[in-house]
Amino acid sequence: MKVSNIREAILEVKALKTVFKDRKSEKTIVDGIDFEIGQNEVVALVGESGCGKSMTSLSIMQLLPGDGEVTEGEVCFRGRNLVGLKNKEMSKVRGRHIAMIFQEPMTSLNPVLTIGVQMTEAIKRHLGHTKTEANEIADNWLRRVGFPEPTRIRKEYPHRLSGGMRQRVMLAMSMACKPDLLIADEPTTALDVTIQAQVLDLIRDLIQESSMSVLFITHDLGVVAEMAHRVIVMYAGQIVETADVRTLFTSPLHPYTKGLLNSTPRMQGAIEKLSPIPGTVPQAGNFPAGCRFADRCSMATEACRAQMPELREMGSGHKVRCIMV
Ligand SMILES: Nc1ncnc2c1ncn2[C@@H]1O[C@H](COP(=O)(O)OP(=O)(O)OP(=O)(O)O)[C@@H](O)[C@H]1O
Repeated sequence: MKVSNIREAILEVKALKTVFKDRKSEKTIVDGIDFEIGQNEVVALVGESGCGKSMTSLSIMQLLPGDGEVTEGEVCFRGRNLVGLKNKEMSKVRGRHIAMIFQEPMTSLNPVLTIGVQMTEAIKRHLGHTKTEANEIADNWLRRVGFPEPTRIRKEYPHRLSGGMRQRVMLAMSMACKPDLLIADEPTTALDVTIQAQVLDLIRDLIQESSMSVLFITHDLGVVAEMAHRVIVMYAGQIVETADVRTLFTSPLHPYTKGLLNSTPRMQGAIEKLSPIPGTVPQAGNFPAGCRFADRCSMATEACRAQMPELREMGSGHKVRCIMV
């Protein structure tokens, strides 16, 4: 997507630390991350499975599973820290100001209620509309996401729809309350390739038509190139590189980012050999003391293993956590 001038930050994540605790152990899943999302900006959060992307988004939404807790840092939405907010207060923010769509829409759809009931409930609760108005808004949004007969879709139960239809319903439901920020966590990963492309096109159109900001979580760099203004690369619970999308693709600095790019097929150009990154992401609770990528990095030296590298500013918002650059 075209890079826009970055405007006022609507979300500021400051030194966020998320921990899973049980009686026997304590694991730090998100380890002191800082980032901002500007008005109308699309920020992609990328990294391999298990890097902590989903836990970052669930920490923002205050929707961490049972043993998870934000132990340090702040999540400021329009200047207000959401960490520790009472559930009643937080539920006014969720859906209305920050909406989230997941890889599997059934996570957020109630299987025993019709699409119409779920959509209109949210519209009535968050925007204070009457039932008739809410039905009309729901129909308009369902039409917008590609259902020519919205009234029929409203009467359906979620399980009667295909995965792609459910994801479009979720988008309509999220958009109907006009959120300021949409968090999309791998929204197309579970869909067939052709349906993936349709849903991505739709999300891109909706972003361009509205003034909302988006945190787009994906492991697919092809999707990042199409959707995002700025990219945050996460590895083992930390940010290892961040830059605007063009800089990240043309001048990546961190060996992990380079590895991700080398293992991603390009859509244009000569057929090239793809080289997957050797090894696997270290498990939370078992991170090495120095650079967490060192064991998979061909450039690593003793110095890399001795001390955790800082995230350093390299100019124009390009930051990298590596002592070798
Ligand atoms: N309920 C849980 N209890 C303890 N640890 C968990 C729990 N859920 C996730 N984790 C751990 O948190 C770490 C980060 O997981 P997370 O789901 O955020 O990764 P991710 O980057 O989003 O990966 P994916 O793309 O597979 O969703 C992983 O090491 C995972 O094992």
